[in-house]
Amino acid sequence: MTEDARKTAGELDHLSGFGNEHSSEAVPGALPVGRNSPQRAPLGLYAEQLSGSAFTEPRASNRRSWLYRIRPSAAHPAFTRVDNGGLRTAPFTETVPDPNRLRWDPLPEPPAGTDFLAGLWTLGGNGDAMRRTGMAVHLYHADASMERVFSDADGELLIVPERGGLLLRTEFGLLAAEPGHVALVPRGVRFRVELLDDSARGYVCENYGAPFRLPDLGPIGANGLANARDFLAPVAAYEDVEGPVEVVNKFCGNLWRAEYGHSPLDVVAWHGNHVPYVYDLRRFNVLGSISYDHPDPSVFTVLTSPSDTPGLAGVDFVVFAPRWLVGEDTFRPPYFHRNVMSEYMGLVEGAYDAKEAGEGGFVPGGSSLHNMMSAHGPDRETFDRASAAELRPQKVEDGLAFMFETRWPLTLTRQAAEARHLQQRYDDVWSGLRRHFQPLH
Ligand SMILES: O=C(O)Cc1cc(O)ccc1O
Ligand SMILES: [Fe+2]
Repeated sequence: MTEDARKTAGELDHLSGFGNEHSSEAVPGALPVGRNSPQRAPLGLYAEQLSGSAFTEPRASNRRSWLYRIRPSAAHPAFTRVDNGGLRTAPFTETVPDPNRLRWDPLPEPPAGTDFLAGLWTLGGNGDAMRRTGMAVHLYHADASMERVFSDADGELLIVPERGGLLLRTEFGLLAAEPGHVALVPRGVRFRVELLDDSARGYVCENYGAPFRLPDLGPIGANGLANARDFLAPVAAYEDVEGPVEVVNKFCGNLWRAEYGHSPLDVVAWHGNHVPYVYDLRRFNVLGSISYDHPDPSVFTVLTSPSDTPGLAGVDFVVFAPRWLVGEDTFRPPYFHRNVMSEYMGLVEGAYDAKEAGEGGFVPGGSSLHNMMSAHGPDRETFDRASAAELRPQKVEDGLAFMFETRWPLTLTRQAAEARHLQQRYDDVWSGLRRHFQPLH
C-alpha cells in the first residue's frame, strides 16, 4: 500500500501558480470549450460549480471552480452524526483563555489503525466557525491510510507534515506533501489521505476565515518571500469506483457520515481557482536585515488570511527557514516581546533559534502557545549565548519552524489543557535570567 502510494507520488504532474485560473482534464475533450454548463456536458459528465466565495465578491477575491464529474455531488443519501473524536471547533468554550506561556511535547503514538481523520486532535482556536471567522490548531498522528473520504465545510485546511509523507487524493487530483512542504485543501473539497511512510505526524491550521493568499510585498518589490509559481495544483485524476464509499463531512463543528454508492473523487476535468495546492517551504525566499536589528517575523509570512481591517490578519502562516544572520551590533535571535497577536508555533525539523532543542525543550512535533500579550522571547541559554556571541556572518541552518499568528487569543480544548504531554515547567526557561543592571555613578 505504502509502496504504491510512493510510486504514485513520485510521478505526479502539477499546474504551477498561486490563485490561477487553472484548467485540467484527465480525458481529452472532457472540459467544455467556451462555456461552463453546456446543455449536455462532454462525455456524459455532470457539470457542477463549487463556490469558495460569495458569487458577488470582488474579482480579486472571487473563488470558484467548475467540476465535470461522473455523478453530481447531489447524488448522495442523508448524512448522520458520528463521533467527533479528537476534533473540536470554534467557538471554544471548554476552558477559559489562559495567559500563561504553554508548550507541548509531540503527540504520543497513535493507536494502531488510526487514519488521518481519526488522528486529528484539536489544541484550540478562536473565532466562530459558523461566522466563518477565526481558526483552529489541530495536530495529527496516523499510522493508516484513509479509506473514507473527508471534506470540511467549516474552513480550509493548511496541513504541515512533520513526520511522514502524505498522498492527498482530492477531487481535483493528487498531491504529495512531505515534511518541509505544506498542503492546502480548500473549504468543501473532498479528499483522502494516504500515508507514504509507516506513520505520519504534523500540524493543521483550520482557517474559518478568508482563504489564505500571498501577502502584499510593498517596498520589497515584485518578487520574494513565497513566489507564486512555486505553488503547485494537481492535474485532474479521477476514481471510477462503484460500491460503498464512506464520506465524512465536517459541518459547523460536527462530523457527519454518509455511505455513497460511488467514489465522490470522480472529477474527470475541472477549471477554476478554488483548488488545492502544495508548496515546498524550502523554496521560500527569506528576506531580512542586512544592516542591524532583528526584523519582525511578518517578513517571513508565507500566506495570510486577511480580516476586514487592513494589515490585521485573521491568521498568518509564517516560516522560519534557513537563512544568514549578519546584523551588526545586534541581538540576533528573536527579541523579548509581548504581542497583541497570539502566536502558536511548531517545529518541523532541527531547532529554533530562540529555544533549546533538547528533551523537554522545543522539539520537532512539539508546539508552543504565546497568547495575546504574554511575555516571551529567547530562553536563558539563548540569551546568554547570543549576548556574548562574536558577530560573524552566521547561517541558521538546521531548522524549520513555523507560526500561526492570529488576531485573537486561542482558547484551549480540555484535552490540550489536561494533556500529559503539556510541559509543566515551561516558565523555567526564563526564570534564570539574571539581573545585569549596573547604574552609572
Ligand atoms: O516568539 C517567537 O519566537 C516568534 C517571533 C520570532 C521573531 O523572529 C520575532 C518575533 C516573534 O514573535
Ligand atoms: Fe513571539
